Amino acid sequence: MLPQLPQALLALADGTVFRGTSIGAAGHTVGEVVFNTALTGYQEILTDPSYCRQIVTLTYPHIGNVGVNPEDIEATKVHAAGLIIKDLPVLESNFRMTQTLPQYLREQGTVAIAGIDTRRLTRILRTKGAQNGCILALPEGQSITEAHVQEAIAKAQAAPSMAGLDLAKVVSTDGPYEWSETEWKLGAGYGRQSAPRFHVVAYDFGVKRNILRMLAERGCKVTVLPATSTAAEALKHQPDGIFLSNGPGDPEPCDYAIEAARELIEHGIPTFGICLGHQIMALASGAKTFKMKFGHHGANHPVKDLDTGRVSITSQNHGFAVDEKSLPANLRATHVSLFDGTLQGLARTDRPAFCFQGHPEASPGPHDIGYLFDRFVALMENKNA
Ligand SMILES: NC(=O)CC[C@H](N)C(=O)O
Repeated sequence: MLPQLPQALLALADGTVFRGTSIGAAGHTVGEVVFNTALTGYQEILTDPSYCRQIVTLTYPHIGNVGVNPEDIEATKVHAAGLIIKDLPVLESNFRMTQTLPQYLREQGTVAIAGIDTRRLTRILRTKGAQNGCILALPEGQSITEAHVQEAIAKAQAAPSMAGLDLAKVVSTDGPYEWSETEWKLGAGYGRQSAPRFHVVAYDFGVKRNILRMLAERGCKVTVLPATSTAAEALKHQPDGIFLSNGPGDPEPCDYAIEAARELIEHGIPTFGICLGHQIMALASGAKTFKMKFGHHGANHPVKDLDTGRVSITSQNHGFAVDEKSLPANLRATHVSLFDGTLQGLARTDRPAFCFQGHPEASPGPHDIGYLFDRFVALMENKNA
């Protein structure tokens, strides 16, 4: 007989309730409920710091079939506030697996629900927009009561809105550190960068490890700094380039980061921003950002490079975007989303600085747009020429 899983429920702020089973820690969690359409990479998604305070529902129906391993993580812990899936397979198998998904979720204290109609949930989020929710996961043997339902709805309604939240500070590193690990290769695992050609200072607003690996892979020694580091602190390291990382929350309240980015870009040092870093570079250049209806979260988003006409299938995870109408004269659009026409890439016309809204480190996701990392290296090469 199959084991009976404890009961759980998901309540949305609009009062919609889904009943399912608990596959993670017992207890409750609140956050903005978003849907991600990636077919693979649930471990990378769970550990992406950009998901801090967001509950992720995966639209792919079978999640957990390859278990979990200690390598496919993008940060030291799970950052997503919770997980919602349809089916948890009864048997998992992979040669790299060391744990099952439920074991990992329980160890990480992550509240998660399975067995709900994720298509219905996704349609609600698409129609009404992302909204706050609460997962209530009961301990074994307890049954959901009307009081539980009302408690979960009240908790969802009381959760703070994502707009206006500065979360980069919350997930950033406490102190500087050096990064030299290169990309994972089948049979060899991760490597080490031992003969760097460039020194990059990376602002950690919630950086994903594969970004740092892709920089190291391309010959960069990377010094990672806390989100609140000033431009002067960054320049003390005499970097060849500045990297502005992805991260959670609303970019607008990150005034300290916007100020540092403004000074560094003005200074003329090659700068590359990803996702939150893209939004911060745009704000530092005088553009504006806005909150999207349900954002972009997936690994199948077509993006057009306006300079070459080339279309890349990209990985995405963002709920805010740069307003195209707000671009100042020295900031030009380089990429657009072919799903909804929103801005995906920008470049300064007067400084060696550019940025991308999606996740070119593709962890998880297709590697089509990895060429942006080569573009950053080329900028640093030109500067040293
Ligand atoms: N992945 C990211 O860096 C996300 C940026 C920002 N938190 C957003 O939701 O738009």
